Amino acid sequence: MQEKSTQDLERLRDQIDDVDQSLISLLRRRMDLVAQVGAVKHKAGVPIYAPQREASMLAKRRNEAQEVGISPQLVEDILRRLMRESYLNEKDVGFKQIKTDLRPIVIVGGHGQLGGLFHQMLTLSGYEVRILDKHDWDQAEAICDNASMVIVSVPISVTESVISRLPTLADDCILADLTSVKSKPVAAMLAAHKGPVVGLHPMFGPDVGSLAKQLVVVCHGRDSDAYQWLLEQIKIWGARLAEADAHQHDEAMQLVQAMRHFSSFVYGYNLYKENADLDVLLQFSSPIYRLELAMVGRLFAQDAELYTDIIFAQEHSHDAIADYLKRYQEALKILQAGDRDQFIATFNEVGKWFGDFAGQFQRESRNMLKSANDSRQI
Ligand SMILES: NC(=O)C1=CN([C@@H]2O[C@H](COP(=O)(O)OP(=O)(O)OC[C@H]3O[C@@H](n4cnc5c(N)ncnc54)[C@H](O)[C@@H]3O)[C@@H](O)[C@H]2O)C=CC1
Ligand SMILES: O=C(O)C(=O)Cc1ccc(O)cc1
Repeated sequence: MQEKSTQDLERLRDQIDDVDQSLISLLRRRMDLVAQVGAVKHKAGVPIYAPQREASMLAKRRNEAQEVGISPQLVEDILRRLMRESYLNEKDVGFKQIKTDLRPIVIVGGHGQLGGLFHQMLTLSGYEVRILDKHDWDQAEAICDNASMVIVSVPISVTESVISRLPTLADDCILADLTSVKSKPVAAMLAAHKGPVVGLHPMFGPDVGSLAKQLVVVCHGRDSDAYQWLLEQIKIWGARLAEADAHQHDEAMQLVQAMRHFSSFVYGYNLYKENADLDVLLQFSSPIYRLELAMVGRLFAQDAELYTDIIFAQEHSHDAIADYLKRYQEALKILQAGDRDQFIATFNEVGKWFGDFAGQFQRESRNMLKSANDSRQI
């Protein structure tokens, strides 16, 4: 490159560095302001996630971006990323305690992943939390004595037996659980306890960082007025609640969880059996394949017992998985017969069935693919 061009480039790069440094100062200022908002929200007991404020703020910024010739999507992406950071930081100021004057809360399995997360959230909100874990049963009476709420968060395979083993709880004590399946645990809680009962299913793992925008499914058991405060508290943490009948929930989980994890399991098992070279696959991956590998690899980074239990928990899941295998075989037959037309016809039939959702999923996945591509290192 000519000397003049090199100098020009250097000068422009210096200016970009200056702008980036100003951006860092602005980000610091924004984060300080957001922290003050967090403190005010905490005092007032306002949920950390305010969907309407978020939507109207984004709409305004998108318009302003457009006016000065910046991509509205770029500005939205940056702001969403900043808001995610703010939700994480809002944990540091704690959360408003919805129910004061509450007796202690016991988390059975509180040393585990999800129990640990709820322990943290409840403690941050000012509640006194005790733990009853697997080696504490000789002190179970003392730990549960005078409890206002007992939350069961133990592996699915022992949930019902743990519930039936609980000491007699006060009539006004709330009995809740966080299990990934709901019918059997809710029935076991109703049988074991006379007082308020609620089944909860947090639809997220313990590594979410913040509960903002996460979903918790609520299956009412008994005396919902008594645990309304708990649902309000979860909303203060930023989560959305979805009410469902326990059976309806479990039915949906056959596809959302059991089938999903089973097919990821088989996918990973196949890569292992084929002794696939993951480095090479990553090197040649399209963004969608990278996402697929991330989803499958993520499964194997987690607890084998949790996912085995989710897959094994409901007998009906076996039928859903067997049906899936049948479809696989049908599709394989079309492939082996070399029936290209049939394959295309089936493809279009399924596409038609997806209807507007297909376009919606394509738009949603576009951003994920861009992130997957951003994080490409090799
Ligand atoms: N980890 C996750 O991503 C999610 C888990 N869940 C549900 O949360 C529950 C707990 O799952 P994780 O926290 O992942 O499991 P985990 O294995 O991390 O924790 C389970 C805890 O229960 C304790 N425990 C085991 N047997 C016990 C017994 N007999 N008495 C008392 N404590 C006992 C363990 O020592 C451990 O501390 C499960 O029902 C699971 O379905 C729900 C949504 C997400
Ligand atoms: O983090 C992941 O990959 C999960 O799949 C988390 C998860 C695990 C179990 C549940 O019942 C709900 C959510």
